[in-house]
Amino acid sequence: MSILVLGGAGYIGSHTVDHLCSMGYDVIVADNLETGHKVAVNKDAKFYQGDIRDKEFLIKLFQNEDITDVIHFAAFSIVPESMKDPLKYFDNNTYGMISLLEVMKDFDVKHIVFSSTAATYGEPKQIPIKETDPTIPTNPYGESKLAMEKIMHWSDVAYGIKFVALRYFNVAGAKPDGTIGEDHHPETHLIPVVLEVAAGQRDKLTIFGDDYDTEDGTNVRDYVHVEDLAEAHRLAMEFLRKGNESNVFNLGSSNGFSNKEILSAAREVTRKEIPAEIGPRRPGDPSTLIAASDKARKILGWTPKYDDVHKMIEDAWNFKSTHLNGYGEE
Ligand SMILES: NC(=O)c1ccc[n+]([C@@H]2O[C@H](COP(=O)([O-])OP(=O)(O)OC[C@H]3O[C@@H](n4cnc5c(N)ncnc54)[C@H](O)[C@@H]3O)[C@@H](O)[C@H]2O)c1
Ligand SMILES: O=c1ccn([C@@H]2O[C@H](COP(=O)(O)OP(=O)(O)O[C@H]3O[C@H](CO)[C@@H](O)[C@H](O)[C@H]3O)[C@@H](O)[C@H]2O)c(=O)[nH]1
Repeated sequence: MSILVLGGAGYIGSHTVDHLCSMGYDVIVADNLETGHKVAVNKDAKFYQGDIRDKEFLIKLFQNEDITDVIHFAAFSIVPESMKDPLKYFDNNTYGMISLLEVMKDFDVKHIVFSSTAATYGEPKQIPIKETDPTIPTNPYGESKLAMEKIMHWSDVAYGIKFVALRYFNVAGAKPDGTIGEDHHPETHLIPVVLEVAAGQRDKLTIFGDDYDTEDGTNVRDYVHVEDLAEAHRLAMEFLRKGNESNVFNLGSSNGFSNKEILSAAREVTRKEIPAEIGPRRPGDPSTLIAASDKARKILGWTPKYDDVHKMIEDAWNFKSTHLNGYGEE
């Protein structure tokens, strides 16, 4: 009974693998290392390097190992990149899902926990956003993930492959002991970019737009700690192992922070000046994304431990200040 974690060398995947190993689960990781780091993978997990679009690779993996559950992180996830190169996203994300489900079907593997996203909603009609709200993505990344959810739905109907889609909001933080964290090249996410400025690796932060219909004019996002997210994946996997039906859950803290608020929280945590300027809007950005996450709390029994954005920034800063150039593999 092994759990296969696809994309387990990435930011969220490595924290989830670490959590699963600490809970005594048998974990297999597969990752093509395009944006991930082998050193971030807990040593108790078995590692395979390969691409999920390579069916021969997947078939060998499912032949070699006794896989009962899949947790699927392996995808591209940068909103502005998807606006410039949508086909890259439909190929890796959406085609990757088809390749994976074909092999799961052939090997009779019936459980998949999937990294979905708040980007499936697009510009919300109401805040906080509920799982039943309309899904009209404003960028190809969100569209690729919504298509993946639909492909899983029909694979459940036809082949009985049960799924949990976890629509996460903005993920932040690092393992509090500072051993693993976020390391992307280049960084595009707000908190790691702000921390690169704090560390003197960038001159300034550019805030993308201050003319949105929000209190201070900058976008509002709901931040969730990566350690809480790791726990949610374990709970979702256990939910499927108990024989439950497929389901979709938001994962967020249900608190919104504007980009300006994140900047000032980072100034407090790091005690650095962090120069910033206002730039033009970034295409594809919805104005405000805040989760209603009571469904995950009620049905999965998820109880996030870290809903304070200062704690998320503090943990991210702890990793950053001890890994100035990330894991240093490149
Ligand atoms: N970071 C966020 O705020 C956020 C929010 C919502 C959803 N998500 C989703 O969570 C997942 C993980 O995000 P992350 O921030 O950890 O990203 P990441 O880039 O750090 O991790 C993705 C991992 O998947 C691997 N990978 C990508 N394509 C692959 C392929 N075809 N075959 C094998 N391995 C492949 C990469 O090498 C990397 O290790 C993604 O699916 C993303 O869409 C992230
Ligand atoms: O240098 C920067 C970087 C970001 N931002 C802003 O910060 C906010 C957050 O941006 P970012 O950290 O890039 O995250 P999102 O674009 O909100 O997307 C993240 O959060 C989504 C869920 O809400 C996930 O689906 C995506 O995978 C993940 O990248 C947005 O308003 C950006 O415009 C800036 O102003 N300056």
